Amino acid sequence: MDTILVTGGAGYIGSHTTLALLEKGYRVVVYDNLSTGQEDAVLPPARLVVGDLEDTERLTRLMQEEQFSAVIHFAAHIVVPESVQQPLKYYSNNTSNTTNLIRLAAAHSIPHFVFSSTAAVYGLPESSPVSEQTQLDPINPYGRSKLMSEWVLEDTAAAQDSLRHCTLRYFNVAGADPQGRLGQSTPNATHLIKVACQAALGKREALAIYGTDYPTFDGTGVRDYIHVSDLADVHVRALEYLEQGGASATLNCGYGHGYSVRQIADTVREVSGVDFPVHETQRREGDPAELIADPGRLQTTFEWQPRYDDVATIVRTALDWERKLDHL
Ligand SMILES: NC(=O)c1ccc[n+]([C@@H]2O[C@H](COP(=O)([O-])OP(=O)(O)OC[C@H]3O[C@@H](n4cnc5c(N)ncnc54)[C@H](O)[C@@H]3O)[C@@H](O)[C@H]2O)c1
Ligand SMILES: O=c1ccn([C@@H]2O[C@H](COP(=O)(O)OP(=O)(O)O[C@H]3O[C@H](CO)[C@@H](O)[C@H](O)[C@H]3O)[C@@H](O)[C@H]2O)c(=O)[nH]1
Repeated sequence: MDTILVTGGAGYIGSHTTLALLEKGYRVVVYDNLSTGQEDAVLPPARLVVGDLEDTERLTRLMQEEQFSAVIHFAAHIVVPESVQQPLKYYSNNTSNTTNLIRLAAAHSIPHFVFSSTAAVYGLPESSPVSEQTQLDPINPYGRSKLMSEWVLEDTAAAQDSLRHCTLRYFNVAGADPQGRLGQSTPNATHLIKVACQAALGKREALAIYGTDYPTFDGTGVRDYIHVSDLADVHVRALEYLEQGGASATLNCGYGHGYSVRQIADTVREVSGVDFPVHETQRREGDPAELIADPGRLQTTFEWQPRYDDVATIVRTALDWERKLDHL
């Protein structure tokens, strides 16, 4: 069976994808420096190699040792405000290290590369939903560092017939494995659904709503939340698509509809049965009013249908994991 190199496979989305790959019978080697990832998120029989992307000698040895049929590249720094304060940290890890990884994959004739990109490459889009043709105009170093890597990958694949890629632009990823095996474990996470679940469980005093004066139906920010297990499945489909000879493609990953911050807070209240406190505060800098994917290309290219397109299911799985984290 094919062996896949998963960078960042000890992190939130990478660990769920590793599980989905194992369930499909792939062999998986995770390469992760455990900076935000957790060793126990790499479920057996995946092999964990603890190493940094910066260590190109280590990666070279690994590529010589294993016959990888694909790289799925998740490893990155992901905190937008931090990217504004420390841009070089983001350009080094997300652009420079990614460029080195693409160079090594090409040099070792690894034929397929799947890259974690983000809706942040669109910046503050003027229309909604957002298709892949929407203008690319990232407004922070995180989004720019990812867009530059998209271009490096696209240009390298265009110049080298033996390399094909899928670039996946994730919208808002949330939820946890419905069987409770994995979830989002990063301490100090800032993502809305995780924060709201923590407020419901008394791990935080309250949920702050960042802005109530957006031009949305209830004044709060609207996002397209995709369940992490659906997103993991998209990666498996991306590999199958490339294996079947599919052309390189860039695809938005979302469901095509959005929920406001207030709707998420209400859903967490309903699912948890806890009426936790909510404070309305000012907008967070750089937040667009609404970000909703046009998922048409994803659905037609991969013939893909989601399994967990239901906000209560997303919240329930996130809550279950948040409860379980206390006992791990
Ligand atoms: N979470 C989201 O909502 C979201 C949205 C859009 C895009 N993404 C992208 O998805 C990918 C995964 O995000 P996540 O939410 O799972 O984050 P995460 O922090 O949980 O996972 C990142 C993993 O990469 C590892 N890593 C980071 N730098 C490394 C390095 N130099 N060498 C080796 N390992 C390294 C970390 O230890 C961690 O395990 C990222 O590329 C991110 O930009 C995430
Ligand atoms: O405590 C909180 C946290 C968030 N929000 C709001 O909730 C929405 C979602 O915010 P968050 O969960 O922080 O996600 P985003 O800022 O939309 O960014 C996520 O989704 C992007 C793609 O859409 C990715 O690029 C980023 O990496 C990922 O963090 C936004 O309107 C926020 O203003 C709050 O009101 N209170």
